[in-house]
Amino acid sequence: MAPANPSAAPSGATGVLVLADGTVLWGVGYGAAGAGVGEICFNTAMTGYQEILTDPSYAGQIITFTFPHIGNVGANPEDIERSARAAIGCITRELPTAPSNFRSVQTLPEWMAEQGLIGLAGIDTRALTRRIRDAGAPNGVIAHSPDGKFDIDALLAMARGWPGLEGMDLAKEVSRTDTGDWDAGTWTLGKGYASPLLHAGGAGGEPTSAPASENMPTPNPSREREGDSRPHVVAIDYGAKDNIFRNLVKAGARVTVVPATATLDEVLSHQPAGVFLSNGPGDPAATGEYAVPVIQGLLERSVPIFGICLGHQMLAIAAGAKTIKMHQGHRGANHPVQRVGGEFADGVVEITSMNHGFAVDAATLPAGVVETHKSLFDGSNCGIAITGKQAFSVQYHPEASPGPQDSFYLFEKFVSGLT
Ligand SMILES: NC(=O)CC[C@H](N)C(=O)O
Repeated sequence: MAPANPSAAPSGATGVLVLADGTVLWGVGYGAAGAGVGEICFNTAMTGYQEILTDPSYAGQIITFTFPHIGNVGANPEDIERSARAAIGCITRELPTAPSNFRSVQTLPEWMAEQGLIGLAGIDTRALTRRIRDAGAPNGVIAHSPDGKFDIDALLAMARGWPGLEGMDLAKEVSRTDTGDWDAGTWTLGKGYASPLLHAGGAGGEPTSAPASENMPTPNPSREREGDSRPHVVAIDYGAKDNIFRNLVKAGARVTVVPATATLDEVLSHQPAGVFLSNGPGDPAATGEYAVPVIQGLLERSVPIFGICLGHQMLAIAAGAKTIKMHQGHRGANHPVQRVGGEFADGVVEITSMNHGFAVDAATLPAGVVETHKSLFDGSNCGIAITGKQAFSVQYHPEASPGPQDSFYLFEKFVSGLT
């Protein structure tokens, strides 16, 4: 790692990474111009960069891709998880080359510029990743300035002034603020996203080519629901990836999305057959003020619950467990997880998609909460179930997007258990 070098940009440098410890790494900027501060994390997925960059769980984070050729299949309007910007941007080894893919309509830098995402190429991402592995995830700033002018002192002050993700509540910043019905199912080649409302009463239906960003309908309480016999899932949006809602629809649910700050009364007013707790950014321990009382109220009333990632962490906290900040986090599309307990004690290994920097401390799980899944990388907790209730959650991302679809059974298990 280069020593601190707060001097003028070397010739040709239009981007820079400034870490809070004073390290300055010069590179070539792309995408949006500007500067953004956050935690530097790494993701080992080889594909799916658009889904990763639009996962709201990455709010407050700058993503280092360990795969060197990011951008080579361009960008399209469908492979996005949420249109609202959450991640700050990304760091790559190589500048994205000309895209080669039939679905591409834009280059990655063009799309990132539109999304307000900053890119930085020409960084030794292997060295940066090893540094994160050895010393933990640092705070830093990435900056892109097409004229090559940077105020390194100001960027360093920005990196040092950022308080860090620990203790930070970001879920309510990225959550939707309105309530609405979610209609779209999962995507298929040549057909786009399935829209089950065209066949009320069953999942699947005629496809629509509407991009993901248009799939969140406006509130429409008077929508015709007669004849719609699907179990009603109320999904609390802490910063959800849209593919979770699509998978709930695919599994046969009717889905209503409510904001992160919805009260217990608001959630119950929809008469949910089950409640889904979404993924999201920030420190779960700092998200408790509004989330925990709602989840505890649902548990008291034995409302069926399914949680993913931040939703998993919030269910564990509501049940009395604690979460911890991980040294380097888990972010990638090939993490092995074993089913080890409760209803999931068959020892089967799933290959999963992951994105988390906090984890449930299994040692703090109270009586009545069973560990159901475990990471085969480091033994950390990857799933829990509440004994005697239809309430379970996983740390990883069974909706994939990107990643393997080994874990779709969790959506089926949740939805088929609802009446
Ligand atoms: N994807 C998520 O929901 C992430 C949860 C939490 N923000 C973490 O980093 O652990």
